[in-house]
Amino acid sequence: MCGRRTETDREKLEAKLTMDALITNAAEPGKGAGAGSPGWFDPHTPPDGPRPHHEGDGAAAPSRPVRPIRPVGTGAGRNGDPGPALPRPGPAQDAAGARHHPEPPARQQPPPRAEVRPRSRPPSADAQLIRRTMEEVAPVADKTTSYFYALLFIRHPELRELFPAAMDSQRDRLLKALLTAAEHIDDAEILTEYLSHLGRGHRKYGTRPEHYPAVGECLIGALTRYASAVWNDEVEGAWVRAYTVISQIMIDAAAADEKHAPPWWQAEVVSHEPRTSDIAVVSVRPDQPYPFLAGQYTTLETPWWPRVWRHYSFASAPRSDGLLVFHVKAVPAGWVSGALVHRARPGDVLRLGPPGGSMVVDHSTDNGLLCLGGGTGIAPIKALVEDVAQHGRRRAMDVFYGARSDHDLYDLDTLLGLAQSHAWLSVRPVVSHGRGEGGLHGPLPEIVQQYGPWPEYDAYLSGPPGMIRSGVDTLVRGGMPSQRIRHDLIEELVAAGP
Ligand SMILES: NC(=O)C1=CN([C@@H]2O[C@H](COP(=O)(O)OP(=O)(O)OC[C@H]3O[C@@H](n4cnc5c(N)ncnc54)[C@H](O)[C@@H]3O)[C@@H](O)[C@H]2O)C=CC1
Repeated sequence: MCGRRTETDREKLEAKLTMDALITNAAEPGKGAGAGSPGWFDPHTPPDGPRPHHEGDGAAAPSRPVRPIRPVGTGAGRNGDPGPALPRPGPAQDAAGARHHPEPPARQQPPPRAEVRPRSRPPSADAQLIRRTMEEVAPVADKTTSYFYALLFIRHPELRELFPAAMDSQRDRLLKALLTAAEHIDDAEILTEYLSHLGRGHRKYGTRPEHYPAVGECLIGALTRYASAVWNDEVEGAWVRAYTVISQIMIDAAAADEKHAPPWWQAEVVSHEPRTSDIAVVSVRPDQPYPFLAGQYTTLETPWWPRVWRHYSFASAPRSDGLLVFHVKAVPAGWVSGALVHRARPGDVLRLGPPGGSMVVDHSTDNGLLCLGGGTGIAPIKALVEDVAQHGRRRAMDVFYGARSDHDLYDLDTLLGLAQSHAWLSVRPVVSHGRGEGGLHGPLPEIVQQYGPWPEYDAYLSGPPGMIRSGVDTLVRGGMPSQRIRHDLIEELVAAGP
């Protein structure tokens, strides 16, 4: 375990930092999580409405307590008091710090919600200390990340195999996710949802409860060094408490998930259909049933890039034959997307993580559905169309399918076919660059606005982050309440990890 640093350790670390800098300069373009990605991740607050059936189950079984962490190079563990303002979604803790381990509750039981601190209330003392640390490390986030991994891999070389060979875009995910969680330490609801998903998703990496203290110690070791101007016992105590809560939620969620889901699914490619020079429709057959809802996404690993996972939305609603369909566009120098479009063939076996995402249809309302799908972002929109069709309720559904040119409307025929079969569905192609042949042309959000207002509609947006952001802005400016707008911004998913 991490103990006090020596001069020799420090020299080794500096050497490792140089090596890391050499291997971490080529983040996959378009994937946003590389060293150049903007700011700290701000988790998306999911809208109200039906949750995917697996969501919320995760934090329901407080079972495996995390060992207290001992920060690297500091008088570790000197602040055992968890503090009154922190959410404690894990096992109850008595005054002496001993944890009780009640039997896991039934699966349908809602996750234990910690005391929810209304956002209007001032941040807790710990949250203020954590924010102060984050402001301090923000300008040196890259160095903090490198140092964190150097500490982790030197002190715990056995953890190296959980990460991809080339760290590239992976490299700042873990730290970002930890810092995101720490930043939201006062908001138990967001924290529990975000971390439960993260904990479940970490099962596919082979993460075990005993890994958490190692990561926490090295996190605090890195912060000690790069937030030195604000670091003191009080700050360290706040981070130790926050990390203990964070890791406990993740461990509990993973333990609960173990009871009913595998850590990953193997899935064989059964068809591979090129649609353009850089887009393919790939169908896979999972080795065991894969439960998900239309509109959700998964993470996917190819055999050619082990431990490199990317997010892809399901392009169809759950099917009776159990097949899963993805629309993949090869982005320049994109490892996974390039392999899926140009290399994958029937018979290849991929791995899938668990499903996630909140862009699912609210079947409790008769509101219309306004859907904006940009580029391959049309994939989950098509799944939503199938979902509404399967439910048999005649709800108005207006799909605006955006692409740069006619040529890029690779799935238009399928959608127009669906519109011919279903009177409640309208599909409008919108081309942003050049004039479309008979279709609409201009920026997708503006065109949608021209067809508005949309008073009795819920909105679903899927596509490039810029399109989603401007789409949300335009709809809100046009009078749509933000809680009626659903999306899973891919940038956030990338930053969030699994
Ligand atoms: N669940 C989701 O949100 C999903 C998101 N995606 C993402 O969708 C993207 C698809 O990429 P491409 O096919 O290359 O799309 P693209 O770059 O060709 O753009 C598609 C459409 O979005 C519009 N658009 C792009 N940037 C915009 C901006 N800043 N403001 C307004 N409109 C904008 C374009 O004009 C075009 O109409 C990828 O980033 C992928 O990660 C893909 C599948 C699911």
